[in-house]
Amino acid sequence: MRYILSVKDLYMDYGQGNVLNGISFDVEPGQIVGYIGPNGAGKSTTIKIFLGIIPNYTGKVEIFGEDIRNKYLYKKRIGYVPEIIELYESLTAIEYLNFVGQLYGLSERQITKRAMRLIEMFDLQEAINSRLSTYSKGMRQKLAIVASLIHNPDLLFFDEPLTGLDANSATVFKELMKELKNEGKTIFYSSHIMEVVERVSDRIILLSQGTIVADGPFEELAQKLKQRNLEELFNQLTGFTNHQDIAKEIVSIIKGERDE
Ligand SMILES: Nc1ncnc2c1ncn2[C@@H]1O[C@H](COP(=O)(O)OP(=O)(O)OP(=O)(O)O)[C@@H](O)[C@H]1O
Repeated sequence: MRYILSVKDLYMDYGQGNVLNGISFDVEPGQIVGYIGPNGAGKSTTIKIFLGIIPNYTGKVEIFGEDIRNKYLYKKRIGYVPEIIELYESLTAIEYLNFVGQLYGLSERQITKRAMRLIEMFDLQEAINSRLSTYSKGMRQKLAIVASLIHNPDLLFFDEPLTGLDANSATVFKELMKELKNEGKTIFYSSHIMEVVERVSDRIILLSQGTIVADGPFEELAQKLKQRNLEELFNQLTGFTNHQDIAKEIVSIIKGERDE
């Protein structure tokens, strides 16, 4: 198997026109791919198709060398941190991880050992028996990260994984991505935090209005487009140049200069 993830002519329409307009790319094992694009570009939709949550797409997606349509087993080898985390509010953290671990086919002993240690690593040990309804945003995020990793997956999909994490935890998470990559894991990472994407990704895929407008290592894209950082590159490729005018206009509105 040359590619761990292979996407060919992927289209998605929720009923109001194409959200994905025929995207194609292949990912080799052991890469960190930064998947970026403006709000509404179609990033989460793409990831949900990969996870088998959205079935009514057209095109072909292969994961671990197999077409994912109507397949389930591949899901045991992937981990996912969603953009919006919905946990089972009435469960405690340990109950939740037991539930997730069982879905992945781990033994009770494996789950308990891994869950306890992972929870400590993310400094959640004091809340291990608290119901998830009492968890803060950052605590939920940490638990979602633990749940995505507990079964030692080969392919990880992270959709805004740093949301709500404090600076220390974010640093741990960035290091963790490097370690996972060293272990040969593949990471498909969607985020709006350009500095982090630029730093951690081996390759950037930029999606705009459901179409891939750039695909390659950051250095290569930056050289080609004569930009110094990913934020500028993003602005250029998405045709966004009026940020100063917008900021000035906002200030002008709140000062009442547009009240008339
Ligand atoms: N369940 C749905 N039903 C109808 N339209 C949807 C649904 N989910 C997403 N969309 C639409 O599809 C488009 C792409 O949404 P998507 O969430 O994939 O974008 P995104 O790139 O992840 O955006 P963001 O950066 O804001 O998270 C948007 O126009 C959105 O309104």
